Amino acid sequence: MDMTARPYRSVLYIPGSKDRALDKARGLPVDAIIFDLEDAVTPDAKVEARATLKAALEQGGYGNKAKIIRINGLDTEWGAGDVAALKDADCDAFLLPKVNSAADVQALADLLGNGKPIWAMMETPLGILNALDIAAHPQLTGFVAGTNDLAKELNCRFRADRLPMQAALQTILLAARAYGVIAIDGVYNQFKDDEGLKFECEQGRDLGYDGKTLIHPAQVDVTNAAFAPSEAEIDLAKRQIAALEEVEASGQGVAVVDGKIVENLHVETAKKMLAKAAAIAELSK
Ligand SMILES: CC(C)(COP(=O)(O)OP(=O)(O)OC[C@H]1O[C@@H](n2cnc3c(N)ncnc32)[C@H](O)[C@@H]1OP(=O)(O)O)[C@@H](O)C(=O)NCCC(=O)NCCSC(=O)C[C@H](O)C(=O)O
Ligand SMILES: [Mg+2]
Repeated sequence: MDMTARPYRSVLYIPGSKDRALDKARGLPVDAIIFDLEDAVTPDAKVEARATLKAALEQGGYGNKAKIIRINGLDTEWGAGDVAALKDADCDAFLLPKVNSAADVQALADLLGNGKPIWAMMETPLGILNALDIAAHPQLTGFVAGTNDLAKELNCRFRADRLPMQAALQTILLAARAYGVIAIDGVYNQFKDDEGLKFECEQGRDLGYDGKTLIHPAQVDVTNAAFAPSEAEIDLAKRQIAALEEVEASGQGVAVVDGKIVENLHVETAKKMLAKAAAIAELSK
């Protein structure tokens, strides 16, 4: 499946060192997995995690989920070794943490040497301020908001409405959309709080994000539902398309549905929504 057309509603982090979680993820209905070698793996387990992850990927069983490997930063003692060990692994992209500039992306591209897609963690003030340059890198296809690191760097408080994060979240999204890059929202840390998760998912979707990163299987269903077109949205999209076709047949360019105007641009959005619903249905086969 084309990486940019596929759904990315739920993107689950799995510690690359944990066999049980690596196995469990095979059966979870997530759209994508981030196999993590960075923060989810303790320093003393990092070297061994490469072999554990490599074996899990060789064994396979992850179906049509997108597979993304998050390596350690290239400025750490593990980054280059992660790339050497896994650059030929069966995955769809490599995710680089704490990206500050397009040069960081290029450094990974040079080490990989195989043209594999690269995703960037957007979680430092410099990274956010350089988002447009980073998004423009030819090998860059995905952004992941790192809201925990961002909160740490900004010295801001966690709030349910994420007010202190809005400038960064919108900058990430703007840069992503300017260059056709996938944009995935940050994690919700209270993994047993479904209501709070739902609220944050809705906010991410309202902003325009493609999906959300998750830390626990209990977060999958809420997230998949929040980032999928609802029945009501699908119904409205179909009615908008039909209404514009009808008025166009009589030489007009504007229809009215549920008291709101519908023009060609709304129909483009409606068609995109139907295509997304179809892609989700295809993925869950
Ligand atoms: C948060 C956890 C440590 C909780 O683990 P645990 O106590 O083991 O949870 P449960 O007992 O409820 O687990 C039930 C079963 O589910 C499996 N499991 C748990 N988590 C995952 C997972 N992420 N993927 C796959 N499977 C998972 C358990 O193995 C149990 O399975 P079974 O026994 O067979 O029933 C734990 O969830 C966890 O470690 N989560 C991942 C944390 C993580 O990845 N952190 C790093 C990413 S977040 C980040 O870095 C964001 C960013 O960079 C930023 O700055 O914001
Ligand atoms: Mg982080």
